[in-house]
Amino acid sequence: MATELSLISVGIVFVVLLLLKPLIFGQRGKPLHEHHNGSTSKVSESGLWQRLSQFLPWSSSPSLPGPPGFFLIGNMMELTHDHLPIHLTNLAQRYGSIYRLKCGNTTMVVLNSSEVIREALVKKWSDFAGRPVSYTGDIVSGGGCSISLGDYNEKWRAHRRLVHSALQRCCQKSLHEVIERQALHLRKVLMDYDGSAVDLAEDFTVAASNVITTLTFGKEYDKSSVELQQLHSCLNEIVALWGSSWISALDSFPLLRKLPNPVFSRLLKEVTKRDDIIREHLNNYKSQDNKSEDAITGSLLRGIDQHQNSEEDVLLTDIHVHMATVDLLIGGTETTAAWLSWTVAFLLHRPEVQTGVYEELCTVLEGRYPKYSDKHRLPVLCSLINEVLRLRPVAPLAVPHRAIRDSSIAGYFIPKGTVIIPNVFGAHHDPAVWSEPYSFRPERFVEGGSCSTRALLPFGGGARLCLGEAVAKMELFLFTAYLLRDFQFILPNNSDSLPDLRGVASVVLKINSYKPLETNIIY
Ligand code: HEM
Repeated sequence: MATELSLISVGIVFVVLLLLKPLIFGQRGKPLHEHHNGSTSKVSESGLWQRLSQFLPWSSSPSLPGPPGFFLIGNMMELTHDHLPIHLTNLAQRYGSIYRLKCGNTTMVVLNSSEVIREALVKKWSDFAGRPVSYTGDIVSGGGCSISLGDYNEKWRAHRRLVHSALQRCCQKSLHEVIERQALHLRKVLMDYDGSAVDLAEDFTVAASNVITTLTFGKEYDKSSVELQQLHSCLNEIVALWGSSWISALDSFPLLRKLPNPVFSRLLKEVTKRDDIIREHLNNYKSQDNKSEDAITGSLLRGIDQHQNSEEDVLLTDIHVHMATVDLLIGGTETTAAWLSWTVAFLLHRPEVQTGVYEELCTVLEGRYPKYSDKHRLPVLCSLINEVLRLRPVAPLAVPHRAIRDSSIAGYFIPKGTVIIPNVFGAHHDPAVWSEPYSFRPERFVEGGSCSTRALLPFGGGARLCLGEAVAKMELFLFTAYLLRDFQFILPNNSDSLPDLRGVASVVLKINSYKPLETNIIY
């Protein structure tokens, strides 16, 4: 605690110095906001008053609304709330579907309705396809070589294309089979619990992770595997540390990087550990005699060879295979696993929904196991999937985007470099679109219900659309169908407390630990 306090005080001194630099030297003003009528108001030459006033509590932009900021730190405190998606959604009630926050020298624009998110991410994708330039992002992404954190440029596009086609090829060949295998394995694990109340989070993580490791290197792990545990503990730690305000402060206040920061040191250690583990996996894959040629890793390595021999200007190397593996593991494990835990928790809250899905499965499948092609014949199951994606989008703030050129959203001028936060959680709770937005009502999506899926954006959109969307959709469908065909989830006898549905929000929105009882349904 003492270290943290001294770090804060020394940090503040540095931040003061940092902010005084532009005050003293001044900068040429830039057009800031476009009014609704499209005219552009120029900020005149920035003087001392202008610079100071943007941090004063009473000042807020006349056009783009937002909460008043504090001297020096701007709106930084808004970003330290324990459940940021809920807090940003509450701010939208006051400031509307688009507002700005300032943090150090960064301006962020928060988008809170599906209409404005679509405008930025889909309609104007080429203006907003960038990722924030980030010191800490560079460290976790191998110098910007990952797909998720790499900035938008020719090399990134070639990298994403390569991984996308490898993933697509692999999905067409074996995804269904790989998920079915993991779903059957999960079934066995649950059977073996034999009626005891258990937190299933870890089993869901192992199932989701095995789908990805089978697709990438043709390998699956047992829950007790030391290798698997090491990999997960390190990936989880990186995601959790990277989401902490101790780390994001380093991006907004560069001078803090000069100070000792134990959280940052831990992040560096975990990144080194992660890279050692992934390197070992890739080397093992390369040295196998009977390696799975269908695996994504093989496809990527071949793709990179072809790329290097082609006439293309951009050069992709082994680091891109390495970081793509990290992307798929991080993107594809905690998200799907968290979604499964949320689903079971919501079903405990409304057991009649579980009965409805079960009856539909019995009628349509007549005892057999489901296929993804049954999707259109199982509307009740699909409505459950959509409602959980709506209420608890597991990537609640997506991944921040960055304006790569001057543009506009909802008529507001957005200067190049602005960080865009798509508040998917907020859009999914928008009372203008969803009736009773906070209630779990899957029936809203069933035919004759009031809602369409158009306003759902759990996977983002545009150039940065979730790369694993197709994998995730098949997993959510098959895992849920297998689970609800064979098990009924109920509260343990001795516990009448339902799982808490608020959750813990970091990069991924997870539910707090709870222990349902799974009763086997014997066919
Ligand atoms: C329920 C499951 C999932 C959800 C809700 C989800 C959601 C998202 C969202 C919201 C984004 C950010 C989009 C943006 O920046 O606008 C994203 C990015 C990404 N996701 Fe997923 N995801 C899921 C599963 C997966 C899976 C299974 C994989 C891998 C197989 C994956 C890989 C990725 C990657 C690589 C990116 C970065 C894309 C880029 O920056 O171009 N995700 N995901």
